[in-house]
Amino acid sequence: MTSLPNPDNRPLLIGPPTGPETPFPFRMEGKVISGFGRGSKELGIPTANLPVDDETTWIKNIDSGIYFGWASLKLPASHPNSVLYQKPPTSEPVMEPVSAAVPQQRQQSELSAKEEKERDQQTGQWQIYPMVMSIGYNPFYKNTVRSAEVHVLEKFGADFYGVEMRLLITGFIRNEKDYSGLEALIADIEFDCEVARHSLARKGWRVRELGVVQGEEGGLDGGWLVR
Ligand SMILES: Cc1cc2nc3c(=O)[nH]c(=O)nc-3n(C[C@H](O)[C@H](O)[C@H](O)COP(=O)(O)O)c2cc1C
Ligand SMILES: Nc1ncnc2c1ncn2[C@@H]1O[C@H](COP(=O)(O)OP(=O)(O)O)[C@@H](O)[C@H]1O
Repeated sequence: MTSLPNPDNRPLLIGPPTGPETPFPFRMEGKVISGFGRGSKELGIPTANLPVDDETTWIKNIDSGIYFGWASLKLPASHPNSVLYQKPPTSEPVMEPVSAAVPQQRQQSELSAKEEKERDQQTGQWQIYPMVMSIGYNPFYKNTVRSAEVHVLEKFGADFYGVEMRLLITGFIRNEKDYSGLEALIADIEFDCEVARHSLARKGWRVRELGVVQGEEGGLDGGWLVR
């Protein structure tokens, strides 16, 4: 159970224990783009935006609102949350013979920024996380364009703009709302996060690719998230 305030007596679990119901799950993918810069700064809840384009046809017909499911990110090896990340060596001076240290320095600087980025993208690896997302016009901010914004339920050591993101959207939580103040919006989003965590923790909603239901029946096929 959660200890978060729940003034509207909202349910903590969405859908049956057996897994998502028709028409879910939906798939969406794209590279993370910038939004209006309010998620982190004003709300303390960063949201990664995906382009809402003509190729994502279902999104035009889907109700605006708050959804939950799984996100996968192809984090480059240079991202501190990547499983491939290697901490840069500390800046403490290392006693080495001059003849060995000089060629090593030259090798590092020979890689241009562009080459480093390309190398990073090649070594990127898909990593799966639970997520909550908002699709719509954010009535509190009165946006005039429809946006798709994802809050990943994980603490990241750095931004991931430009990184490829895939979504398996498993269910609908609630309609978008307007609020009399920022605190009420934040309280609702925090409760959405709890709803997603609790709902996705059930056997029929976990993704097999995370290895958590290996050897057990059930679980969602998240193969597309990591292919
Ligand atoms: C789970 C979740 C629920 C949200 N619910 C609402 C809502 O009910 N009403 C609203 O106006 N905005 C809602 N938002 C959108 C936030 O207002 C939005 O993330 C914020 O404006 C940051 O936008 P930006 O990333 O474009 O700067 C929600 C966002 C998330 C992630
Ligand atoms: N847990 C997280 N969920 C989503 N995005 C995150 C998270 N942690 C860090 N970020 C980064 O923060 C960015 C969003 O920050 P935000 O302040 O909402 O600005 P923007 O308006 O550009 O979306 C994302 O694009 C991503 O790079």
